[in-house]
Amino acid sequence: MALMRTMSACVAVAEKAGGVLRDIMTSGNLGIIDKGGINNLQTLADKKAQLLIVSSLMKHSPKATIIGEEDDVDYTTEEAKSLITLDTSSDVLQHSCPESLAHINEEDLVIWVDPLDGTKEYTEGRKQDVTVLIGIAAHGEAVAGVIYQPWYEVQGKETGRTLWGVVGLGAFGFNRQPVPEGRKIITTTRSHMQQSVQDAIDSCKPDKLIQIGGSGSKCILVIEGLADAYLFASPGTKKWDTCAGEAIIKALGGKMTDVFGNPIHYGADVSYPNKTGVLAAMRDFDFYVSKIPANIMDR
Ligand SMILES: Nc1ncnc2c1ncn2[C@@H]1O[C@H](COP(=O)(O)O)[C@@H](O)[C@H]1OP(=O)(O)O
Ligand SMILES: [Mg+2]
Ligand SMILES: [Mg+2]
Ligand SMILES: [Mg+2]
Repeated sequence: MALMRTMSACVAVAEKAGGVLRDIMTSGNLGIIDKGGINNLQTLADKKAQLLIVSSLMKHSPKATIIGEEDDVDYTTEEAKSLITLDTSSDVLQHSCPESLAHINEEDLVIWVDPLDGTKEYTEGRKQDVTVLIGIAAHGEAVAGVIYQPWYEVQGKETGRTLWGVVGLGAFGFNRQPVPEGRKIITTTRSHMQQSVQDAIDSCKPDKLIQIGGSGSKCILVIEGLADAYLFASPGTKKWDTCAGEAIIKALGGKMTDVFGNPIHYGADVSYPNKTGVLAAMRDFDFYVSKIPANIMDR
């Protein structure tokens, strides 16, 4: 039951953090900082949303390990205290924990927090690419996750939406399209394109390529059946970019690994970068793995 309890808080705080992203966007004062590297930005929204998420989860689930993307956030301030919320999601709590995860204790949980995924796109006003990601791992595996999309539109209104899932239980908050047999639509980066990424895609000979920002937004395309695979043959993403999406995709019967089909480990002591890239698909997973050249990341 510890997992569902913590998950219910993750869903509630992801939604609250989405409100922070909307408010800061509306204020027009993003406070953009370059963290160094390729398109590696931070804004006031990344920091404030992480402050809200992590200080709330530390209070709600104090025995869990919590790892957030931003490393310059001070949780001891008055601002941190004022942002703490102990809200939980009744949508989550109405489900029982799947039998396979019922033995997991709070201290077994590692929570990967990306307070704002798609920061580059956030700074450019590409709001549809932006998500809040909270993934939960136990014994090194992604087991539960929430993706909150603050600017998701319903009938022309930016109401936002929450996608969440638990492995062994299922996933909720979206509509999966019927997908034609054999279709190969690939989604990949728009702001971190490079030769290895292009070469891997070319080897798969896709019917179509969708380039959008953010790891969460690409997972959503796969989840909803608007893309067949998320392929990024390059380092760049980190564990907080993939844990939530992997859990939801797995909960639906799909798979996420590195580009060679090796599992991504999410234990508390792993190194953060996904050095050998990302591959996710709901079906034909082995086809994509079989097309990736063995030396793709050495180019
Ligand atoms: N080279 C990189 N440096 C920093 N972050 C990266 C890099 N490549 C990918 N990311 C992170 O992975 C996400 C998905 O990448 P892409 O949009 O290129 O497919 C990005 O939005 C960014 O997350 P974040 O915005 O949370 O920093
Ligand atoms: Mg970042
Ligand atoms: Mg990210
Ligand atoms: Mg981020």
